[in-house]
Amino acid sequence: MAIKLNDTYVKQFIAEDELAGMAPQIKAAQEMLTNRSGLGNDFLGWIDLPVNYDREEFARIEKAAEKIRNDSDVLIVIGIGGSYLGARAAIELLKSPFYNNLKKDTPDIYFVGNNINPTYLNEILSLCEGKDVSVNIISKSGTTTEPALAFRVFREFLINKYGAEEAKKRIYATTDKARGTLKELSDAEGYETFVIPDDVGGRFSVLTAVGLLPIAVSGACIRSLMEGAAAAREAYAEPDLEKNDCYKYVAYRNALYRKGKAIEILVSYDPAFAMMAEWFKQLYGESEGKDKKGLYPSSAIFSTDLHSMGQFIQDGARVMFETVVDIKEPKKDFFIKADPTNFDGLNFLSEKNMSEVNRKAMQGTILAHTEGGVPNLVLEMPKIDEFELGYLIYFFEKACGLSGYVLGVNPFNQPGVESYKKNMFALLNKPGYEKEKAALEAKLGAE
Ligand SMILES: O=P(O)(O)OC[C@H]1O[C@H](O)[C@H](O)[C@@H](O)[C@@H]1O
Repeated sequence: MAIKLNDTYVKQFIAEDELAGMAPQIKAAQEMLTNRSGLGNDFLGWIDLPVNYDREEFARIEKAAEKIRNDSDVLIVIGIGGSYLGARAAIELLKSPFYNNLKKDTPDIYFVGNNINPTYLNEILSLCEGKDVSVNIISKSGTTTEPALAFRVFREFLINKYGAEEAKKRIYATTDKARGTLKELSDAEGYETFVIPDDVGGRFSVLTAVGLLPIAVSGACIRSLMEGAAAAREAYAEPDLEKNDCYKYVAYRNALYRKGKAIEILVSYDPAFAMMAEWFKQLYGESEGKDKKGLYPSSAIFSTDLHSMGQFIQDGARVMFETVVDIKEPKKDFFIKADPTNFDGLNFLSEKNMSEVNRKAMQGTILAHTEGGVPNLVLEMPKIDEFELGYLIYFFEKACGLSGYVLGVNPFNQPGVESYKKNMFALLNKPGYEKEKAALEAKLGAE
């Protein structure tokens, strides 16, 4: 069993011949990926990663994870964007959003360096007091400000606690194999390092050491994760659009986009999926949102958000479609007992598993939203485990690469991200940015 696309609720919006009409474009996009002839073709390492990864490094990741599990109460994972989202998403989905609060024999895992908020940093520092701590600093470029700043703080924390020599043994650096400040520092200090391959961009890097080390520390099986991705890689090599759910997803979302559905809402009925949606949003947002084009990726957790955004989705501007990730089997079900007095009038829900109630909520919502003019694609995921997650990750990555080519953009760059950085550096007097500073300050006026 694996991920399946159910297109029942999109058919009233996209006719069969419209879908078939997309086939040549998908085929062309697929050829661009296979022949490595499209834009950004030096960033296609993710395609074969599930079968073509460094086995020696993989074994070192497992060993490092074991050491961290044995000598640490807390693992601090420092990174932002693609160097953050995948690991956190996988741990929350596979383990729990409450992972840190659960009784367990694996370390607590905190993610820092994904913002510049001082309160957040202070709180996590205080959670480390009196604990044995290891640090995994992750940055492909090795120069991103947010993680670099957090690393400065946690490196000092480790040195103060353990002394310079022991601190070095508790720092694991995941970065470029040759370039960047982090690589230079790691070599000088002798940190254990892991490599983000040159041809794998940040947002496609969850199945490299970037995601694998923190995920392995949480106790999840990274071998099954890779096996799931490898199975998806094989399944989605199928050239026939009709038989390839990944191609179908690309075809539908692009057909919908061309009909004015410029927003895709990734929906789940499991709150543990919330960070997966954040991972999805970076993957698609940075890949497609450029040249003044692209679907805007957003997300919702239902039924929670049916009580907030539900109104808009049902009845507001008709600019969106939904991709519902339907997880067929919850990790733990809950049986609702009957109450002899039926004091709350809820006995109509009793003698049922809660998953059944959640499923009816999903079915009811899909019908209501499609009735309201919102196309729904349903991605059926049999259950939550490492294999299925690896499969899902590959599904979204492949669909993303193809979709970018169908849209006519380079899915593997992110030039737009630099603008805020330039302004921030100029305003902070970073050497080299002197010229821009005065003009920016004039625009801001007196603060
Ligand atoms: O891994 P790093 O080089 O630190 O990059 C972290 C993130 O920040 C950048 O600004 C990019 O927009 C992201 O694609 C990237 O994932």
